[in-house]
Formats: sequence, structure tokens, C-alpha cells
Amino acid sequence: MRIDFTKAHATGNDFVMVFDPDDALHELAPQHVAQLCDRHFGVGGDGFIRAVPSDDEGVWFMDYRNADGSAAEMCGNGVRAFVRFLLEHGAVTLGEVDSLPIVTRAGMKHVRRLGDGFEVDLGPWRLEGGEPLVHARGLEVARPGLGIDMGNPHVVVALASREELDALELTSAPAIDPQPPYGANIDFVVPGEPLIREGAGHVAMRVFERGIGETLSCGTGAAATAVAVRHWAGSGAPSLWHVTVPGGEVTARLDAGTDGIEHVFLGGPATLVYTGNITL
Ligand SMILES: N[C@@H](CCC[C@H](N)C(=O)O)C(=O)O
Repeated sequence: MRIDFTKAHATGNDFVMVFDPDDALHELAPQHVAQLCDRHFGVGGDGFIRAVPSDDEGVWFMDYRNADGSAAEMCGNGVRAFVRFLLEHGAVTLGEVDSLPIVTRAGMKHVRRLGDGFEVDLGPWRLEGGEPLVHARGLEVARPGLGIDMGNPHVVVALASREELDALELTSAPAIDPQPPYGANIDFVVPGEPLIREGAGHVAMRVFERGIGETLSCGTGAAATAVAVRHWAGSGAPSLWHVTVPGGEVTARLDAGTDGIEHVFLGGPATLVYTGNITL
């Protein structure tokens, strides 16, 4: 089977993207996805994204899979790359003031232009309750995490310093107790110095993603980070957060959605790198 693909990234979170208007690849097996995402034997990527028409006329479904072939509900960096990809294919148009609906496994999301990049309305979040203990290599003792549902599951762990963040060894999965039923992406966070600058919050994070491993960036992780840090900071904390990740910076803005409930709006760049084809 020959597959035409585009390699894309959003702050270093990289994807193999396929345009599939006829849904011809709907039976692509997890091992095929894993092969495409393999950095030694395939194209290489943190995830695989297939563009397929949704049941809504003119609206596209983002079929997102992790590098191990597992499906995930949402990918905040991936959806920005997805919109760039759809625009490149001429499959959609997006004016300066419009927003584009995209169907995901976590429901419909709306994406608008923001500078040279895009901003996606990830919708409302949910605090999971409880404080799972997270232990990663490089940490002397396990730390409590805050479980946040951002459409996909996250556990955010606050660390004391930049040194502690840098010392983390994320080549193997951190242990979580109790283990969340569907697994979780684990976001390790340190406050910026200072935490608040010019009215906006600043934090740095590293992430160990479910179904992948450490990545250079995670958009839903940055959104969960902003929610967690604001939760810890209490009233008076800013609503705009700059989140530094190993692959760059994204923004997470906490604001009312069209339903009047507070949503997280994730902003950042998205780049198409090259196109090619591969035979599986
Ligand atoms: N990197 C993504 C999240 C991808 C899915 C995640 N690994 C999961 O399994 O939930 C992002 O930018 O949000």
C-alpha cells in the first residue's frame, strides 16, 4: 500500500499527516501507524493524523493516533497542524476573523488564525479530583499530581525549580499511583521567574505523553498546565499563560466560551515540513 504523506510539526510535536477524502485508509491498523511513526524504520513522528470528511457536510474529522498506534481523543498541537494541512490542500478556507470547525474524538473544536499560527478553543476542562502520586526518574520522592481532563487525560505535577525539571529522566514512563483507568499524559511544571510578567503568567513544562514518550511539546498538556497553575495560584491569577516547552512556546488563555462556561484557548505555530510517499 502506497501512502502519500506530509510531515508537519507544531512546536516540535511532529506528525505524519495523510489526506484521505475517500476514507480509503479507515482500516489502517495500529501496527501500520506505528511503522509510519517509527523514526528508524518509517517516516517518524509523535503521532499520525488522517484528514477524513466528517458526517457534517464540509467539516473534516481529525483522526489522531499516537506513535504506538493507539487512538487519542484530542491533540492540541495536532489540530493546528491539521488546519494548516487542510488549507494547503485547498480543502477549507479560513479568513482573518472566521473560525473553522474540526471534528475530533473529543467533540467539535473551533480554530481561528492567531498571528502566523492558530488558536483552538479546546472547550471546558474538568478537575479529576484526588491527588495521584507521580514518580519519575530524577525525582527523589514521588510528587502529588492534579488530574485534569482536557478532552484527553492529564496529570500535572508541580516541581520546585528549573534544575529539577532539567534533571528529569523521561526515557521511561513515570509511575502513577493510582493508575488512571485510561492512562494519562504527565506534565511536569515549574513557575517562571517571575511567575507573572506584564499581566501574563509564565511557566515551563516537560511532558511524558501517553502512547508516545517524552515529546518536545504537548498542546493539551500546556492547556492543562495553565489550568493547574491558575488553580494553585488562586484568585487574582492571570488568565493568559505563556507555556515554554522544549520545542518552543505556546499560549493558553482561559476565557468564556460561546456557552458562557470558561474554556481554554490554545495558541501557537504550525508548520508543514515536507511531503513524500512510503509503501507499507
Ligand atoms: N501532543 C498532543 C496530545 C496527543 C495525545 C496524547 N498523547 C494522548 O494520548 O492523550 C497535544 O498536543 O495535545
